[in-house]
Amino acid sequence: MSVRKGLSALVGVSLLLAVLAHFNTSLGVAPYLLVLATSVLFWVIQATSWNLLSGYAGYFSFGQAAYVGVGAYAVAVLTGRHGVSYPVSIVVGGLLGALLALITGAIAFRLGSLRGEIFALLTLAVPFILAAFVRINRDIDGGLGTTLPLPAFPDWIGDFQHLIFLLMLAVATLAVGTALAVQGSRLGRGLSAIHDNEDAAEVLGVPTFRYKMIAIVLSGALGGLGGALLAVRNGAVQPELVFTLTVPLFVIVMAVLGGRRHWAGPVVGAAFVTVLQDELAALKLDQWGNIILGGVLVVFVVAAPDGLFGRLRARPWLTVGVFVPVLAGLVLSGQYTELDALLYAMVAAIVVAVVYDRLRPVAAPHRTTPAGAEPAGRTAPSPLSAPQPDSGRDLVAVAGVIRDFGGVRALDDVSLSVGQGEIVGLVGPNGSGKTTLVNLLSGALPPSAGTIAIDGRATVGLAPHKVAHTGVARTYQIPKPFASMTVLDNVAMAVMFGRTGASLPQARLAAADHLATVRLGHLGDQLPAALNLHQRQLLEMARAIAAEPVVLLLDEALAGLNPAEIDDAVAVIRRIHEGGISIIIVEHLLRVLNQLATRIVVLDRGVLIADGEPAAVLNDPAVVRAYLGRQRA
Ligand SMILES: Nc1ncnc2c1ncn2[C@@H]1O[C@H](COP(=O)(O)OP(=O)(O)OP(=O)(O)O)[C@@H](O)[C@H]1O
Repeated sequence: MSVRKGLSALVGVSLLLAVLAHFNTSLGVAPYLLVLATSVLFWVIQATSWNLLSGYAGYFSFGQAAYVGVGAYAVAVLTGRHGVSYPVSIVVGGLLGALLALITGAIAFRLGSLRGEIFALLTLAVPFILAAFVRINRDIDGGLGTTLPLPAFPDWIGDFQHLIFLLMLAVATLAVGTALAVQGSRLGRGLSAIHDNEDAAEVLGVPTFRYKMIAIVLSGALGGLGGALLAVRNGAVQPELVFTLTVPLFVIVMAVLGGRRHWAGPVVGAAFVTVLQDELAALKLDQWGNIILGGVLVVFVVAAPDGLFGRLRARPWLTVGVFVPVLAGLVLSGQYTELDALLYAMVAAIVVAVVYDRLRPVAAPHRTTPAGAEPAGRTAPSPLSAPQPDSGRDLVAVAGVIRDFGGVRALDDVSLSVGQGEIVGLVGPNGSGKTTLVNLLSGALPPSAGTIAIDGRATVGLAPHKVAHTGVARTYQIPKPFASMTVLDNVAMAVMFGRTGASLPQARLAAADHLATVRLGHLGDQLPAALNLHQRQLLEMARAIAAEPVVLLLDEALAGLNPAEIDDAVAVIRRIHEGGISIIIVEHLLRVLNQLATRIVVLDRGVLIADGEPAAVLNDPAVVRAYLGRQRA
């Protein structure tokens, strides 16, 4: 479904819900269902808000309560103490959530480059700090709680419960619509790449900092709006009710349970958990209710670690075929309330989908091309005659580069140039600075001193994704594929975020050509996990050339391969070179260098000790002493 169709359907469903809610009494729907639906919508907003950064980009946050609290206190203080209107206060709540997210993101992503558990800890600290600030600040709360005046609203809305339902529905629609639109956009693809491997995403051209900032600010704005409506619903705000750990714990459970990689996952999770919790509370089981809730969640998370939505979507007819008859049967029996019937029908559909999936795993992705064949209708680029080295045009110009790591000088006054059509072998003993030089050339690390230019453009100081756009691409010694994307989409990502930029459908077409160049055309529909090491390294190469570089950096791309695979990889590298791309190859195998290199550069303890024709360099006594002697020993 296209984004536009998805958004239209979402708005349609929301309007239908609004109409049903408006006529709930005439339709015989119990009033408590409206109250419960309002709660579900609040959690849909929060789980969806959390998922924009933490689910899509994989940055696990424990700070959702900060947005809820800021939004809630904005409305409470503005309406309760300053007489500001509700609409303005609610918007300010969203804006303050966005501002808080902006500051958190700037600190975490720009100043600290925080990831993983350190990022989670930072986000955990924010609501604690805000709660303490609110308690000691009498203008906001002072520890006594803050009450809100009753909002005025037009008569056609009905009562307060209908008002708050409509407001929650509007913001939930905005939140889910945002998540849906993001998922289908370049931003969504970029966040997904960040989730899978942020370093690889950045060097392929994904502006990771910008994308994370957009995601966190959207998350903050939606979380703040939801918090603002919570204050309106409750009529009062207390620090311990909004800046509470319960908020992040619930949203995490909901999003993980429902599924984090799809916009609908948090919706399914929020609906299921809220209804289940309400049902258990109604049974008055006291602490047993929480134990049962926890147990049920554990069972479902273990049974469907990728999220319930994925399971339900994989078997749509089975899901509907179980849900509808169970719901109808229970309601018609007259022995169950609508809520009981809804919950049991949901559980039945989920259990059947999960059990069915475990008994009959989802079929392997459909192959679009027969194994071993290249994609239909397209042929591998015809081998061109190898471009002749052209010393007149420097594609890489490194001058006086120094790189220090604390007290270690990894590169010491290195100068090097690479012309069009060259394949330069970069060799040296372990720890001589080869990978550091590759990292400097790709922009992953800045030099401590010196200049670097790619195709005539100075790259020092540029973010790695901007360095990629000057025309340099790299592979990693240990391949870093995007695990959640097919082989074809891994390569398409590089086209989308490369120098030319392209829509996903266009990028997929170009990606098929690049896969053909590295002889992986028949594996386009597979996930990277299905590939062996050799194929993964070929995938790295396909992804790198898909960025349309002028120079390709191959960092030990043949490590760990058997002799036959090495020969195959050498043929692929030749093919890439014949396509007009200059290459710098870090390699220990002299056999490979003899076959490929037009020139060899030798590093020893960070110093460039030789640079010239392979035969001359490999017989240079200084090189033999520093490197080859040790190799031959
Ligand atoms: N991130 C880092 N922090 C600290 N020291 C580093 C870092 N990266 C590299 N070094 C140091 O810089 C020196 C050069 O390392 P580098 O990995 O570039 O060498 P190499 O020639 O690629 O080695 P190998 O062949 O083993 O991969 C080594 O002394 C290494 O310990």
